[in-house]
Amino acid sequence: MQDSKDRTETAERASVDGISRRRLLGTAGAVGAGGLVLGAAGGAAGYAAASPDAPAALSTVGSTEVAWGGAHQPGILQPLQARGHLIAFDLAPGAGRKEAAALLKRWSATARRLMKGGGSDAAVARDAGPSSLTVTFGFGRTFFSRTGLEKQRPGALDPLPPFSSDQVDPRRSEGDLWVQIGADDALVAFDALRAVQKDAGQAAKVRWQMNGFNRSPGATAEPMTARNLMGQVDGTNNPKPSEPDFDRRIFVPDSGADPAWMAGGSYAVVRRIRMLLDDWDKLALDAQEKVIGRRKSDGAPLTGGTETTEPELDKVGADGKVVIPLDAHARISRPDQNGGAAMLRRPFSYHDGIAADGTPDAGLLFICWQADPLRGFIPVQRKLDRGDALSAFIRHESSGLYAVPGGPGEGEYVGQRLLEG
Ligand SMILES: C=CC1=C(C)c2cc3[nH]c(cc4nc(cc5[nH]c(cc1n2)c(C)c5CCC(=O)O)C(CCC(=O)O)=C4C)c(C)c3C=C
Ligand SMILES: [Fe+2]
Repeated sequence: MQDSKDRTETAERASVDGISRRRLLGTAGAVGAGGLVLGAAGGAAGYAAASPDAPAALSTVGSTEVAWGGAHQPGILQPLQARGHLIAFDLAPGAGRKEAAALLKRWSATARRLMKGGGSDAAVARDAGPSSLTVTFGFGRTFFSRTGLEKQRPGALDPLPPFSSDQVDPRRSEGDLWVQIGADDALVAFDALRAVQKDAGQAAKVRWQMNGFNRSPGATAEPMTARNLMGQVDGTNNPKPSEPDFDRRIFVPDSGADPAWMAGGSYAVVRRIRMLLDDWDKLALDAQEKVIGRRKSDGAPLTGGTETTEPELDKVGADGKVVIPLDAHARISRPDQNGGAAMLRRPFSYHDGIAADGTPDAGLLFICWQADPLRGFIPVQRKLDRGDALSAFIRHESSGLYAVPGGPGEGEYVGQRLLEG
């Protein structure tokens, strides 16, 4: 979520670029830096759509195009999209570096083409605009031994430590290659998923696949930070691109990157986190709010103010206890409680029907981005694993860690500097 200064800056940028202001302020966990969103012909129409005689706002949703290439891959800095697909592949037996390079070339060409709109030859998305489609590619730890590229494997891909509360299914975890697809239209997202899978051909086999969603742009009259399936405002205290240390926290620096091919890249930690929603729903509102340390209605800290007000961590209530409990999720996950560790959270919710026990198979496809998991996810999850009030209501069911290289240069494919370096 943006603070008021960020909101003003974003709104100014929006009017310059002709992008719907609602769109930019709406679902953003983080708003892309200038130039990342290429244009939205229907921006003005989208803004006007609140009045009854205005054209439909959906033209704005369809016409927003995200740039391919640049310093970072798409799908990290853009606002959350309404639909998401995650898919992991293992290279086929006998496929090595050559086949992997050819696959990344195919995938890059497909992503570049589909992100412009119009869809693949399958015609599923033929009438649709780009719809904010992003396709993001990453390499898992096992990719490097399969391709003889061990010397190029980043130390940051060392396995995540085991956490005591993990109930991780290895068949739905890790993988040689990982692709994240996001779009504001379900058919556009599905079309891209199918195209990515077809491109894999004989070179790689699907290891696991998951589907997610977020609120649709334009769905609320007062857009605010996204909500998750527990009903909480989620994403408020994400690092913001306007902060001076944002790039250092989220992206591998251009100079001195180790390994060099990861310059401008980022590491994605992906956790499928089941929410025990029946248990959660039994909790009274004030108890739910104490679990997080923020109000459910508007995401403001329990010590008062608005969503963007700094929590008063030492404030004591009439009962003599700190107002924000010591085990509140939003207290113990803060950078200042974890040696400065920070990450950019950019999740999708998921719902895969009702489990055999009658409870919803639903939760969060938690995706967080950082320059180094040792200064991001790992220390924070260690802390949460030991004493997060939220732990009783969630279950980490799968896990992945991927090296996501920087955006491809002109004429380059994603990962070229690794595969041809
Ligand atoms: C290891 C990292 C984290 C996991 C796993 C995680 C799971 C998780 N979180 C929520 C809901 C909320 N989280 C919020 C804040 C927050 N969470 C993390 C990290 C993890 N969360 C961080 C770093 C922060 C920001 C802390 C800060 O700097 O203030 C919030 C509060 C609003 C916000 O800032 O986003 C909510 C709500 C769920 C439901 C969940 C697993 C399903
Ligand atoms: Fe959280």
